[in-house]
Amino acid sequence: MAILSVNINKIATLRNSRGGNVPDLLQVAMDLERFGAQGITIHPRPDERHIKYQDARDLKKIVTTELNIEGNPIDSFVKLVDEVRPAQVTLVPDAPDAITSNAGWDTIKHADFLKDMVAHFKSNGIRTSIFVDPVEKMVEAAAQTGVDRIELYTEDYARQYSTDKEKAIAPYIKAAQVATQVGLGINAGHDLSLENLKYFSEQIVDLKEVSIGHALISESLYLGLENVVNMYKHRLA
Ligand SMILES: CC(=O)[C@@H](O)[C@H](O)COP(=O)(O)O
Ligand SMILES: NCC(=O)COP(=O)(O)O
Repeated sequence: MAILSVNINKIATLRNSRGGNVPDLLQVAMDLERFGAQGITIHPRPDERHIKYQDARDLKKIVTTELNIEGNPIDSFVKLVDEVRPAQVTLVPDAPDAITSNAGWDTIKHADFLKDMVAHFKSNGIRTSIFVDPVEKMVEAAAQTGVDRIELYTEDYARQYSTDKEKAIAPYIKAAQVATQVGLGINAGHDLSLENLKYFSEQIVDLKEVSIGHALISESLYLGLENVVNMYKHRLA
């Protein structure tokens, strides 16, 4: 069974919107683990619009499951990951001004760079993963870098799921088969949700980890609203 790593970027977004410490990111991470999360994922972006670099340092001290740090390996990110030494680093080729991650690596074009980065992080004892689209030749080239795992970028799957789930999953099944053949572990993430996760995990049999943030936090709001509104009403009664 794949493990669930909860991405807490959105908790940091909410906290930063008021400039204080509500919600408390570290407390949320600890509570998520208590509720059963098997990993905590963060994606510190260069502008620190949600996760701040200091959050990564603080989280390392309290996360007892697996800390997964995602990001584009620019110099400041590499230094941060070297210092924090998470269980896993996931390399993502996102531009600094990207609203969110929007593509996997071209592992053929960037083969030398990725090889260097993977060797660097592995020599520091950090498990490595490369974010890729579900394209067989990109998975094969990822394996050539020496990386431990790939993370399949699931936005296309999530978008197509409600109209044609067999068509949506097809490239992921092929990419996962190639990954298993070349000895890569398989992670997945982006826009996975309560609606589309079950089918994905049934179809991708060797799946090791999913990282989920946006939908999970949004669903938590919806599922918690009734309870909290009632609690406020009781305060007013
Ligand atoms: C790598 C990935 O798939 C992303 O989902 C990312 O970690 C989310 O980042 P944002 O929260 O900034 O959209
Ligand atoms: N790696 C994907 C991730 O951490 C969460 O992506 P999303 O669920 O916020 O789209």
